[in-house]
Amino acid sequence: MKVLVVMGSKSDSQIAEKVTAVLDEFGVEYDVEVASAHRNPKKVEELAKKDYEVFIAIAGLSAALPGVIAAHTVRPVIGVPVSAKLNGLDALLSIAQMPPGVPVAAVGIDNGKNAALLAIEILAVKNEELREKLEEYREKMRA
Ligand SMILES: Nc1c(C(=O)O)ncn1[C@@H]1O[C@H](COP(=O)(O)O)[C@@H](O)[C@H]1O
Repeated sequence: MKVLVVMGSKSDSQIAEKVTAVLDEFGVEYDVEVASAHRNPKKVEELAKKDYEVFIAIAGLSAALPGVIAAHTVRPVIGVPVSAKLNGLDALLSIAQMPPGVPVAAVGIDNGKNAALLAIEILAVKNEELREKLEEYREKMRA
């Protein structure tokens, strides 16, 4: 059970840290990579073809990265738009407006936390222990 957290640039690492903090909290295994679909498309293709269960792709500006990963895998891809310019609206729209047939789940701008939680919810469909941890997490929030 492994998640790939991939960011388009090292400059996105603050958002990647929000993701990994939650994955650590839930004890979910992950790898972290920097790979740009624009600058290094071959690396992105290679990563997308690896056997990860869920991909979390973090990108600002013209955020092709989540969509390009989705083009190479049928595993779920969660995109995190980063507010590099235009308060992140450019990246949000790039990630949300995928052509029909190749979906990417878009979380809110800079919302690495929700990307991690959504990845955990996907993994929890087949994992009772994770499901219980999610219930506890919600319970704490309610309190
Ligand atoms: N959106 C993408 C992609 C991509 O989608 O392939 N590659 C880099 N970027 C984004 O460019 C912004 C500026 O990157 P630099 O700081 O390296 O110039 C980052 O937010 C990155 O995610």
